[in-house]
Amino acid sequence: MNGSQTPARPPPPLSGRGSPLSRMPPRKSLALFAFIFLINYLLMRFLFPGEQPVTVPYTEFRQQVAAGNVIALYSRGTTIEGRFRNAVTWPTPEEVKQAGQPPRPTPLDRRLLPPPKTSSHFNTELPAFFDRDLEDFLINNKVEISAVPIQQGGLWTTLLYFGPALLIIGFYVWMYRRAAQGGGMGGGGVFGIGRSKAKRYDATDPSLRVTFNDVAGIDEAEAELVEIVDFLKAPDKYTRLGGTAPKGVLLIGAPGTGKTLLAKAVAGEAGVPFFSMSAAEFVEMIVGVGAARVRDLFKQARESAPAIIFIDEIDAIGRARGGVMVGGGHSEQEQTLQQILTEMDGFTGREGIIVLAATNTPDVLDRALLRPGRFDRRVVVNLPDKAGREAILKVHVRKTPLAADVRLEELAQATPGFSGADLKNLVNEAALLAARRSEAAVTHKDFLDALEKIVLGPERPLLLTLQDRERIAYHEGGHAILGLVVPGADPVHRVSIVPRGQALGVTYQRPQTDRYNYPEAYLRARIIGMLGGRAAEEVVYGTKTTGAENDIEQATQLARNMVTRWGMSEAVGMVQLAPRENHFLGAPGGFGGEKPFSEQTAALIDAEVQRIIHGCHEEAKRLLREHRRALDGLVSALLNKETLSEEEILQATGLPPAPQLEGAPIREKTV
Ligand SMILES: Nc1ncnc2c1ncn2[C@@H]1O[C@H](COP(=O)(O)OP(=O)(O)OP(=O)(O)O)[C@@H](O)[C@H]1O
Ligand SMILES: [Zn+2]
Repeated sequence: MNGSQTPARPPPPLSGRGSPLSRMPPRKSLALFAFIFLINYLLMRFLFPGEQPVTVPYTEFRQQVAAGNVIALYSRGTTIEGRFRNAVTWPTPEEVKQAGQPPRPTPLDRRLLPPPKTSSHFNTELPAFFDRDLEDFLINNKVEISAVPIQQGGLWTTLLYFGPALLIIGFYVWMYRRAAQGGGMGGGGVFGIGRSKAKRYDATDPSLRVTFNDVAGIDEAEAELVEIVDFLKAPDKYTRLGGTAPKGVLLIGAPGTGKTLLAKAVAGEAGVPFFSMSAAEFVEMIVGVGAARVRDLFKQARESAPAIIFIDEIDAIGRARGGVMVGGGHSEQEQTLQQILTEMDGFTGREGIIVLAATNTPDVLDRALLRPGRFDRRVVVNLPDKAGREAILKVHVRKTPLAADVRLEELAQATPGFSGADLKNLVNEAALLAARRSEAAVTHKDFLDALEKIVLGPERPLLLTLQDRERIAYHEGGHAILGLVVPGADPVHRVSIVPRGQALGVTYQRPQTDRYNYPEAYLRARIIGMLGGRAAEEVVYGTKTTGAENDIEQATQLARNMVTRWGMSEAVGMVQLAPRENHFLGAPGGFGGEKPFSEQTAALIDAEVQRIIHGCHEEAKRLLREHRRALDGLVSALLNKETLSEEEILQATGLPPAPQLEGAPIREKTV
């Protein structure tokens, strides 16, 4: 009943911005539908000119027959339908004038003559008294009398009639499927299936211009692209001095790290147009379309060179060939890829066009793409470190009014694993919260609340009894106290017993710095902290609840990694017994089904994991008994205020922050 969790690992990078279906603005689609209707109408008019018959009085009909202007007719009941040789207008202007009605009567003028109409098709009503000599009269005047309706006869006519309608229905179906596939229907739309739907973004428009000023926290990647900017600014000078013109640059990085932003900034810095397109949009159901789009995209860029072509998600088409494809589209994908290669091979280096492409799975790319003269430069865009995150936050709060208490450095510290896009989202959420609270400026608390919402989900209203709340408070208090007293533990900066997402309470700890290398003592401190919730319940109540499930899961995982991956068990030694965890740049891990060790080793691993967990559990209980007074103080403050900040925690417990480990952590990239 008392579930809670400690976010032990950095929050997963948040992604997924904007669903593909939402890409088509409703107004655009409306205009498109209107256009199709218009085409349909014109087509019908073209195929069936004068389709609307004119209704003439019987006397007028006879006059036309006498004048030899009636070619053929068909009669059904008392109605006669037929065709004139020359189109007839009825009522005639004279008749309209005689009746004294306006040239364009409104529906209210019903008793008057109908509006004049011109057609070579007509119909008329036979008078009630039967015209005996009509047949002779018609034959004498060489009118063809037919038993089939003149217009509705024949399969051919029927087909012709429904053809356009069928075509249009087919068209709608096709368009919806495309929209559903996320292709969007941007610029080219219906009118140019083979035209590229590249979004052109003009770096010369100052309001849209993105520069390196807007990019932060990924300085290494930025520095590597400065050369590209120089080249675009003066392609001739560059090649004259003997430099080889760069052709393609592959930007590699996790989602939201700013690859698109970086490409735009290169265009902005160089002052050249930027053509961007997602590779997923190249891949169509119709074979050959992708290649045509590529051709068009490069043509457009060539016309406005120097320019940048940006291809997002290149892995969508650049996947190594010969692999297993899901569904169709294999050869389509190949053709599209081939076309890109052909276009790039065609560069002499004097066009001043550079192709930037982005991916987050470089290992799956076809070798052909990476060959010299193609995407032979690779720029890795890493997730930002703490200083980088602070710099990115600074970029995004430029237009946000901030309260004086906002400490961006602390926020940067609390957001390990966040990408640039995640940080932008954080600023946005905080601003929304501030607006909802009708504040004049965004406060530090808005940021913390936004962060909590992003990482843990929104608050969940739950009716809890006083006993439940107290138990949750002791559980969270246990985590928090251990965060304060275990040397090397991550500082606790927030404790809350407000239910959120799956958790009934939360203890939020933030690492002092970004850690790339974890000392063993730190990992033990983490496990002790994770087990602190259950340990506190045991120390205070002497009973257990299900609330520790998440804690147990995380602690076990960590202990298992210590034994099987990091060689931290004397009994097992430095042997790799579990695959490296999937990392976005790493090859997919896994030993492929079978365990590469014996049953004895398996038993040894289990025993070692249990030994670590058991030791940490005992240590947690011992420390909580020792600091029972601090724990009680924290719990009463929690029951009182529900959420406590770092200062409030220190005040309620009367404890100093946890001492840091000696020589730790070591900051070193080991990716
Ligand atoms: N380093 C950064 N500095 C400033 N803003 C950033 C940074 N990285 C990302 N952002 C913000 O996040 C937004 C999304 O980033 P962007 O689309 O460039 O990421 P991406 O790496 O191309 O992502 P994806 O792989 O999902 O296409 C940017 O428009 C920008 O506002
Ligand atoms: Zn817990």
